Amino acid sequence: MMTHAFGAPRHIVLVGFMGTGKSTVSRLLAEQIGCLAVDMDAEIERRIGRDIPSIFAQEGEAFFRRVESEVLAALLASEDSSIIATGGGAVLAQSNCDLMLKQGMVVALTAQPEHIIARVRGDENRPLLQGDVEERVNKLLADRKHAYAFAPLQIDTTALEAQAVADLIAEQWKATVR
Ligand SMILES: Nc1ncnc2c1ncn2[C@@H]1O[C@H](COP(=O)(O)OP(=O)(O)O)[C@@H](O)[C@H]1O
Ligand SMILES: O=C(O)C1=C[C@@H](OP(=O)(O)O)[C@@H](O)[C@H](O)C1
Ligand SMILES: [Mg+2]
Repeated sequence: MMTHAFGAPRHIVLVGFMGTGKSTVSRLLAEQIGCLAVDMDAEIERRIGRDIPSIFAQEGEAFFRRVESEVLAALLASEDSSIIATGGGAVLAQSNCDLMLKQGMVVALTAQPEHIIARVRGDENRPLLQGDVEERVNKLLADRKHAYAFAPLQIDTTALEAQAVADLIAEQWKATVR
């Protein structure tokens, strides 16, 4: 179990563009550290009772963003420590970033665009990447150029296995909560 020094962050929050490995790494980290991994997209799907593409198609992105912010606030307010895999757009609201920094150790995962494209190609669960995936990724990466820079810890996952990424974060976490 995780123990906490006074004032130490309660949660680990993973941010980053789609395909940087947030969901995958959160599960590996949870095993390693011995606490719960929560994937915000899965939590949103559970709450609304529909999958992410249906929520985008039927309710629109603005609705999804509202639920996303509510879910984030609820998770961060929990007394139980968790590893929170955010969705790539959760950082688009400044208030979300402020909350993450207040309640968690925020880690941004990055990867070279070609690697992101290879990792997400053919995945139908990301509504913002349907169509020409290369064009969509490059456009959104440009729009979000500075969106992940607020995280104090940045890890380039381009040449790292997901397990190696989890190892790096676990090491940092142990040093933080000691
Ligand atoms: N470090 C990594 N190296 C190579 N592939 C990875 C890595 N991390 C994740 N992946 C793969 O990339 C895809 C997207 O990973 P995912 O965890 O869903 O990313 P995110 O939650 O950031 O969108 C998955 O197929 C996953 O297995
Ligand atoms: O970047 C985004 O705006 C989104 C990222 C997705 O999560 P992943 O980053 O886990 O793919 C998911 O929340 C939704 O499709 C929107
Ligand atoms: Mg994910």
